[in-house]
Amino acid sequence: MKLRMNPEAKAVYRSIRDEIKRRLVLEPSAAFLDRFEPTSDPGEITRRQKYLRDNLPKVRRELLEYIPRVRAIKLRRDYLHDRILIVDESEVEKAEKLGLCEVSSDPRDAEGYPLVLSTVGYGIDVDLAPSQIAPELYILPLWENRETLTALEEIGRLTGEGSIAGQILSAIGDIEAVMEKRTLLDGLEELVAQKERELNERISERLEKFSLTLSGRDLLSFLNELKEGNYEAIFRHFGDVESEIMAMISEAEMELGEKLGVSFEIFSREELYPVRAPPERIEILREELENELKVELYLKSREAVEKIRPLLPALKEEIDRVYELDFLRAVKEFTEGFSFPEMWSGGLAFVRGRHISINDPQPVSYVVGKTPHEFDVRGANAIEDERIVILTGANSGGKTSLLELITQIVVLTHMGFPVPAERAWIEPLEEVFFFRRKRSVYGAGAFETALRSFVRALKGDGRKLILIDEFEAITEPGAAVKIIGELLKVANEKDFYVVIVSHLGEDLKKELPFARVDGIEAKGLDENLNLIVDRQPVFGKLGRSTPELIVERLARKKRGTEREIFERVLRAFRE
Ligand SMILES: Nc1ncnc2c1ncn2[C@@H]1O[C@H](COP(=O)(O)OP(=O)(O)OP(=O)(O)O)[C@@H](O)[C@H]1O
Repeated sequence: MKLRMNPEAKAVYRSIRDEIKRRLVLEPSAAFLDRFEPTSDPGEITRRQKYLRDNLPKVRRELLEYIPRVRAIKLRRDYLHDRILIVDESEVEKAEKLGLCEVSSDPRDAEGYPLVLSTVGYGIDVDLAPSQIAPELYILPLWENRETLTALEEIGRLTGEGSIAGQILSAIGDIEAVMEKRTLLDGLEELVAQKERELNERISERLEKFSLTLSGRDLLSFLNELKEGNYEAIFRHFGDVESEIMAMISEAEMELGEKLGVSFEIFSREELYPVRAPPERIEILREELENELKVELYLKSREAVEKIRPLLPALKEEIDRVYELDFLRAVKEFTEGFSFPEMWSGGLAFVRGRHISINDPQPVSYVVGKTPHEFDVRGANAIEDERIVILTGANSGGKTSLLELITQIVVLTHMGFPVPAERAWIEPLEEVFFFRRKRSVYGAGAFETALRSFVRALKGDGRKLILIDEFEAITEPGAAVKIIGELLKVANEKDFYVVIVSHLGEDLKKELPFARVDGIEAKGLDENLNLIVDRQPVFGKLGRSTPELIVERLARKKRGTEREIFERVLRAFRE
């Protein structure tokens, strides 16, 4: 059973929801908010309260560091073009249905595929299972989401609930070497070009040294040998340099090969300086390496997937739990300093309630209907468990804000949440109405609309709370007393709870002996004649209006005839 709310009460609910939503860091966590729509079922409220009481203490502030790092891990479905699956004629259809790669019953079709898998012994042996045919589709998304897994591990540690993410991480750790090679392969051209530059620099240094050593004594013996036609010695001289260069090239190739895990000749030997790596050789190398890596990645993934597959359901649960923790953390932050209301019957009451959108508000205590024993608030002895309350008082005294606060506390209670008050006792209700003052609309239209919704609120039975902000603002005071008076009698007969803001407190009180009139009063005026307001209504006492306070202040300040006149005006107020 949902708590029924009129549009303005709903708006209060929505703004509370938004406040919590704003604090969520992961989008899917918002789904949890939907489970906390205001309910009129007392049992459900109690269940939610218990859930929050049990779980809110578990969310620690440190979680905020890890929750944002969690992402949903989606295992992809993909068609892999690098492999072919050779199966028996009878299995072709079933294998094709998997939609993972090319399927054939003819081994000759395997030509040109780096990966040949087979259920009938023509390649790497596999069963007709996605985890064997395309294990990379499981492993790569996990590899790409290592950060999520690390975060899950931390979260499991912080909550004490543990995590299987560590096991997954160590299983996918086996593909690290392959993935590193893949990265290297992406930068293969640059890698080779750099080696080429280094190599040519070394060779040119060597050649310079050679030309230097040639000048001097070497040059003389060189010329001698030339004169004697001793060409062999000359070639030996050059040959030494040539084989040195050859050694340098091989060394560079070895270094490259070590990085890439293969041995190959990539620099041309035809022309020794400058040394070059022909693009077609780089291309061949790339293709070879790619194919090797594909096989290696496949084999490693296949090993890892065996260990990981049984852990996947738990992984999903863990991620869902993080959304829940995100939700709980947001609720905890929003309800910092709040307390759980007690389920009550016969009324609503709270001690030191704090309006959630006023900055550093003055706490206000209030009661409508039956007063709990523990409600020991100053002036509470004037309360006689009235269900109908007329709230009066100074302009800008905080009357509207109090109606909002009541709505906030009531809505939060029905959501199962803690409320912004030190203590609260709330009867689970079926319906909440909040009628705001319509400031700028005048005329019969507005009056008719307001009257109609007021009467609609009174229709039917059930546990209802009706909050009305200054109904008389849209009609004449005389008529307002009659209308409001009669409608409040109806509300009283039906045992509804009503708080109505009105400046007609005195007249209404005469009409409605069962109602209580509370007043928000100014404590005085500050140096600028601004009111210093005590936001806490005085129970059972009409609130003085602002003009009266100003007259009083002037009467006290002035002297002589002026003062006499002010005092006379003031007396008129008091009669
Ligand atoms: N408990 C409170 N603590 C601090 N400031 C408050 C509190 N309640 C209300 N205020 C502030 O006082 C101002 C007037 O409040 P509000 O509009 O509720 O008064 P009002 O009595 O309904 O005024 P009006 O007579 O004009 O309708 C607002 O700026 C509001 O933020």
